[in-house]
Amino acid sequence: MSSLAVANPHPGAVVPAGRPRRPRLAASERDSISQRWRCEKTQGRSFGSSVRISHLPGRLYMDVSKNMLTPIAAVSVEQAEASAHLPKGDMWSVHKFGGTCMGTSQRIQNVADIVLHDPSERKLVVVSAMSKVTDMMYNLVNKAQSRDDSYVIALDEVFEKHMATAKDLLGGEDLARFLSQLHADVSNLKAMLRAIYIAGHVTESFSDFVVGHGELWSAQMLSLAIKKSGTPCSWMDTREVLVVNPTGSNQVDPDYLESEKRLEKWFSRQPAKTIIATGFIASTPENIPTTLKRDGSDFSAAIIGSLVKAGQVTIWTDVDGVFSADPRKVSEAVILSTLSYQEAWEMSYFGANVLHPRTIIPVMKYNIPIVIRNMFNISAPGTIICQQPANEDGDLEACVKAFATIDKLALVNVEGTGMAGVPGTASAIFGAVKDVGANVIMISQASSEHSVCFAVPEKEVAAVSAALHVRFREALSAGRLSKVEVIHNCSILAAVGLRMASTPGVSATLLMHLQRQILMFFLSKNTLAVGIIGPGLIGRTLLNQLKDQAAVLKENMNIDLRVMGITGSRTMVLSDIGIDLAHWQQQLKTEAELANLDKFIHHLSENQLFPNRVLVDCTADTSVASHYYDWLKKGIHVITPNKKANSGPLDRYLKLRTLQRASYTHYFYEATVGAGLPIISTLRGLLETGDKILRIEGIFSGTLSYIFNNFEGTRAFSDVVVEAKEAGYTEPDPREDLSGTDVARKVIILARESGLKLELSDIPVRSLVPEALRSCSTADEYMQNLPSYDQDWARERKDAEAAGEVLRYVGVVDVVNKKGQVELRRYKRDHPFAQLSGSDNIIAFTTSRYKEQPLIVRGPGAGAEVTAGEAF
Ligand SMILES: NC(=O)C1=CN([C@@H]2O[C@H](COP(=O)(O)OP(=O)(O)OC[C@H]3O[C@@H](n4cnc5c(N)ncnc54)[C@H](O)[C@@H]3O)[C@@H](O)[C@H]2O)C=CC1
Ligand SMILES: N[C@@H](CC=O)C(=O)O
Ligand code: NA
Repeated sequence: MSSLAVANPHPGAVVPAGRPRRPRLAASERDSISQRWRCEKTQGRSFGSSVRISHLPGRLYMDVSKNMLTPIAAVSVEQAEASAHLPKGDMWSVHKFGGTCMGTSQRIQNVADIVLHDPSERKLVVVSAMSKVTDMMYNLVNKAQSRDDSYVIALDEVFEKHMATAKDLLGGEDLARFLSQLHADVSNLKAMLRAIYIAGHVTESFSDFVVGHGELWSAQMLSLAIKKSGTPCSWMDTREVLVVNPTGSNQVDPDYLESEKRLEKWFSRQPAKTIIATGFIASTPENIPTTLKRDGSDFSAAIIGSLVKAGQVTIWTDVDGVFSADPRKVSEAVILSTLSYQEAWEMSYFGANVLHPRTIIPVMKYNIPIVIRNMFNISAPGTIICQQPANEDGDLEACVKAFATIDKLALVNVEGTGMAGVPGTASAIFGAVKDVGANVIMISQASSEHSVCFAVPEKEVAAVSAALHVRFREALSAGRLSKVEVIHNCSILAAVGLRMASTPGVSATLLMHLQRQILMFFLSKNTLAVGIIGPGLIGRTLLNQLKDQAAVLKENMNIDLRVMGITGSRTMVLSDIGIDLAHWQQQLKTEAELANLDKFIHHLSENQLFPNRVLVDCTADTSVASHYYDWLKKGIHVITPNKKANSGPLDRYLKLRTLQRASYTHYFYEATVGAGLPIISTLRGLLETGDKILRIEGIFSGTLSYIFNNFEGTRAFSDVVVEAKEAGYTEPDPREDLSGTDVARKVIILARESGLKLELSDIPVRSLVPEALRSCSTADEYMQNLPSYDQDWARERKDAEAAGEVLRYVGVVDVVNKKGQVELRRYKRDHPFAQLSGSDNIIAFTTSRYKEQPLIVRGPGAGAEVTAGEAF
């Protein structure tokens, strides 16, 4: 197999072939080039060698087979280029000109000129009917058969078309003879069509006989046009020579032996060296007229080429040769200079409009090269299809010559454990497919034999599926088959290249590029590649929220969110297309690699397929936060609930904010203060609308809020701390909360946001961590020792209670005096700060506009769901 076919359920993504485009030279460029050499060798035969010499009117074509440059003939540019590929010597040269090439009198004359300038000793030219004539002839038959008497007018049109063409092209005796023959044929046809009209029925042979007249007339006209120039030329009615057997399914098999005999007989009667033969038509062994069906004229040329053992068969058409991919789909497609028979065959099979595969079979037998050339651009060298092209460059990409696609396919997947090792399953499947007359394009069977998958045309799949459900009803209900599944809207993309099979690495390269191209095709500019750092409480809550929210984002906002990597402090998982968020925890256990932040960032930043990349830092780590600057610089957006960057050294903070303001990347950190509450956005809103911040005061710690809201004399202080930790309000190390540092960080973040240039150390803090516990090496050790201080806390609470007050831990940003502070205060029971519950934060903004009554934001200020929800 020389092609690799990939079923693509999403048509449209086509990969251009790796070959560079052959540069086209402008006329001036061509003349300034002193020499150009094209020499293709096949089986020792040299065909197509040319040397161009500059500063000469026209060009000289040289015979390089003698290793010397001997002029063959001085000819015009057009003549010379037209004959550039023609075999020299006593060999038949076979040409085929299709309907388009024979479309007008002028085009028929051009065909005559090309044939006349072919220096070959003997030439056999196969022609189609003039363009549109075959359709006109079928139309006549259909009209007559359906008793529509306008067939008479339609026949007149056919007559007029040929008469006008002949009058343009020919003159004198030749014209008179052709017109008298045309007249006689048309009279006969009129009688036949009348018979069809009366019967209201037509047989296939009758229809073939009528339709074949288009070729009879075009062949005669071309032969007379050639004769006009003084060259002896005969025309051949191939129904006298070509014998074929119908094989059903609209196909015929040539009878080569009988055809050869008849051809010899024909030659003995007609010794001309230039012969114009009718394409498309033939006879059955019983001499009943028939046709070679679709693309019949190419097939005629190939059969005749093999019968006369031609040196070359040239198929003239209206394109420069065979493209490496469909140029309508792939703008980078190039004309291929060579193709092997097998490659051409595969391309045709997979939908490229090259040659019908059956056209290749007859010539392949005798290694006769086929050349596809453009009759309207004879300077284009065309594509040579032969045994084994010699001019292959050795690189991997050149192994893949071309791409072809078949669209509008459906995949049928028949699956079940009961299939394995059961003889006859495949036969039963394809028997059912055959019974509905569907055409199977490609088949694959899992090596485990658990499934058979095949492609059929989309329009045939409903019948196939129904037939399979009927055929396997019992097996499906017994569970031996699990499903008969149809996947609609598929395409097959086939990479074609003879040397692919023997070159390692081709399919890997191909699939890699394919994956990229498909991704490129499908990734809209709204695709967001996300990296999550720190899948702890907030990180894993975020991942779970994304699992549910990704589909909503896609549906409502056209945002295609993919988590490309998750890294903890020990392990990480990376993905090229997005991690399955239903199983990320499992993957982090079983498919993870050692965590490596550099590799993680590289994976995200170097993936050019994703235009938007974002890192979410869900750690409390200072070293992770120290990378934000670099990430923003790389164009990666940063989102974080981690307070370390914004409350770290002032100079680094200012540098980071300056970069972020100047760049197009986003840096979101709303969750660093008040978790999900809109604190930073409210502050920004006030500043951006010209308000002046005077003071920000409030309860900024969810943990400490929870603790003092619940420490009411029924439970020990240490028990309430444990509850806050278990509720997920505390920092990874709860001492950050109880020491007041976490609140101090929030004060710093808001102070800086308000324009104050303060360091963390500028904030006086009343720590609630007893002196003796500050040196505990771990958070656990601290928690274990905490009960020893419960008595002290009970006393402090009772003192406040006796005064009708409660304890509250507050932070203050005093913008007017450019300072901050964090302390434990006592408030009267009716104070708003005394009214809180749970992990509530309350933040009061006193500003120029909100002077009498501050603007207050209140609500839960810690906890996994609200924090993770804010992160996105
Ligand atoms: N819990 C809450 O209510 C809120 C938390 N935050 C912030 O969210 C962040 C995360 O908090 P939690 O999830 O509660 O903490 P956590 O301790 O449950 O999770 C942190 C995760 O980060 C990982 N990690 C630590 N260093 C790392 C590194 N260098 N590379 C990769 N992974 C690393 C840890 O292994 C852990 O899995 C903290 O910065 C915290 O201040 C902010 C607002 C509210
Ligand atoms: N530990 C913090 C979490 C939010 O920042 C708190 O208790 O407020
Ligand atoms: Na917030």
